[in-house]
Order: sequence, then C-alpha cells, then structure tokens
Amino acid sequence: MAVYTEVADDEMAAFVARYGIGELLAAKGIAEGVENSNYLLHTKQGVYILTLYEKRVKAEDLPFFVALMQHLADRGLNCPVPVRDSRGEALSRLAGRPAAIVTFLDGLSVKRPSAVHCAEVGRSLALLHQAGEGFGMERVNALSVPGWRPLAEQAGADADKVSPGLAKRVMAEIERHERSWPQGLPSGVIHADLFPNNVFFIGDKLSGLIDFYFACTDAFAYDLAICLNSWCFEADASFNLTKGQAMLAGYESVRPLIQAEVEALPALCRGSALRFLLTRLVDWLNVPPGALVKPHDPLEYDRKLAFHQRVGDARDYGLKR
Ligand SMILES: Nc1ncnc2c1ncn2[C@@H]1O[C@H](COP(=O)(O)OP(=O)(O)O)[C@@H](O)[C@H]1O
Ligand SMILES: N[C@@H](CCOP(=O)(O)O)C(=O)O
Repeated sequence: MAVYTEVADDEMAAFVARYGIGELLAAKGIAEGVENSNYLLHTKQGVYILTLYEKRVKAEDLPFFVALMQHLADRGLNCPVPVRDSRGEALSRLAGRPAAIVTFLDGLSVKRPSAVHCAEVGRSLALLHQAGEGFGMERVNALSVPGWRPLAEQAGADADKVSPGLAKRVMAEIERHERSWPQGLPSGVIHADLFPNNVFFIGDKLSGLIDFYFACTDAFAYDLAICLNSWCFEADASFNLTKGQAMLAGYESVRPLIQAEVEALPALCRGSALRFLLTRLVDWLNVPPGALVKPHDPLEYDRKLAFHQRVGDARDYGLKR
C-alpha cells in the first residue's frame, strides 16, 4: 500500500472543504501505487483522488503535470482533471507535502493483459502523443540516459546483494547507452510510465489513463518501448510476439512510425528496461521505515533486459516490416 504520509482526519476535512466538492464523507488510503500517497475521497458531491507528492516528484514539475492533464482532457483524452480550490488553484500543500485533488476515473486495470488490451494501449498511446501537440510547456526526462549513472551509483555494490554481478551488468549497459543513445527522433509529450496499473478498461475497451507524474518531453518511440516492456512480456520473461504485434499495429493505426524510429526501437526497449531496473533497484534497497509500500521486483527488468540483448531488429517485437 503506498501511503507514505498520513493525514489527520480534521486536517483532511478542512483541506477538502476549500475545493467546493461537498463535505468529506470518507477518505481511504489506496492500496496500489508506489510513488506517491493516494487517498480515495468520498464527498457529498462524488468521488475524487487526493495525491500527496512524495520523493521522486519535484515541486517545480507539478505545474507541468497539472497543465498537461488539463490540456489532454481538453483534447478529449480520458485522464484525471485537476480540481481547483476556491482561489482557482489546483496545487496546494497538505501534511507538509505538495498535494492536489483530481477527478476519479471509472474502469479497472488488467493484471494479465491480452493482445486486445495491447492493441488498445498502442492506439491510445498514439492518441496521447497527438493530443500533446501544441502543449506549451516542456519537461526534460530526468530518468533518461544522464539519470541512469547516478541511480546505479546510489545502488552501488548493494546491487550484487539483489543478484550477483548485477552492479557490473548495469554499468556495462549504462556505458553502452551513453555512447550510442538514439538522437533526433520525433518527440513531444510522452507518458513515460504507461504500465498496466495506469490504464483502465471497461470490458475490453480502454476507458482512461492515469498517473502522469513521469510525463515529460522525449521521443514518442521511447514511450512505445516502455509499453512493449510493461505489456508484452509473460511472467516467465518471454516476449509475446502476438501482443507486440497487436500493440505496434494499434499504435501505427493512428501514428505510423518513421524508419528512424523502427531502427531505434531495439535500443529504446533495451534502455527503457534498464531505466525501470534501476529505479526498482534503488527503491528495493531503500524502503522508507514504516512506509506502507510493496516495492517492485528489479529482477523482472533484469530478465527483460536479457531478452533485449538478444534482439536483432524491430521485427523481433512484432513489427511487420
Ligand atoms: N484519477 C484516478 N481515478 C481512479 N483511480 C485512481 C486515479 N488516480 C489513482 N487512482 C488509483 O490509485 C492507484 C495509485 O495511483 P498511481 O497514480 O498509480 O500511484 P503512484 O504514482 O503513487 O504509483 C491506482 O492504481 C488507482 O487504483
Ligand atoms: N511503473 C514503475 C513504478 C511506478 O509506479 P506507478 O504506480 O507510479 O506506475 C515500475 O513498475 O517500476
């Protein structure tokens, strides 16, 4: 359960009262998530999500996230919309943390995605990339190549306690990407964390996208690589080509990839596996005492990385050209 910051009942009620969303009836810590503290709010007017932003979210980035959700929602994407308080502000502070209330989205995330789900995600990812056009703000991806070495250094030799030889394996990967990371690809707003837990479905139809707190300005194909990693592998770390095909076809039904993106896909998949291996590794080694959180397994991404190391070209992910 990801609740790092507890909020006293009277403090919570006074906070919610400023938003004109009706009297607070109940506030429950949410069991999912690892990054921020999330509460489900029931008020006399409806259901909302309260987020208290924790360690990895920098306060100066919050205006970007809030404006982005509003921009995407205004363009028809079903994502949370920030609720404004009586002064018109979406961002505030609660229990010593930056905080915001956003609208609640209906739908369920899938634990075992099918090829149909993968196709839906591919299509929605491309729609998100298109909807981001014209967004006036930029945010550098803090978790792209320059951010990886500091994470590896933070883990240090303790990485080998998680898996023998991991520290050396990780450093070799970082050096490879520092030398030859794909440049000049089509870029814009990317979600950068569109894992199954951040996508809602009603039946087989994708109904909404949440958790824009890693969103940034980066290569669209890198976002696709993140999704191939998080949606198209089986529990035994084998890549499911049918799911890969479905995701890529779904994406290209909206936004066809250019040749440079096709050629870059293996490096982007390999790099994005490393990125999640690194953040998971650091989190695994640094669970805050008393925090109600279950850290994700870093070795899941070590196994995915091993697959990418054997890949020849984008056809190995299911691209049919
Ligand atoms: N706008 C929303 N509508 C419905 N449920 C939400 C919304 N935002 C978050 N949640 C719920 O809270 C959980 C954690 O949210 P998430 O943003 O993924 O947390 P974190 O960024 O801390 O990992 C989600 O899995 C979902 O169940
Ligand atoms: N998706 C990341 C962790 C971030 O968690 P989220 O709940 O904010 O999506 C991972 O799986 O490592």
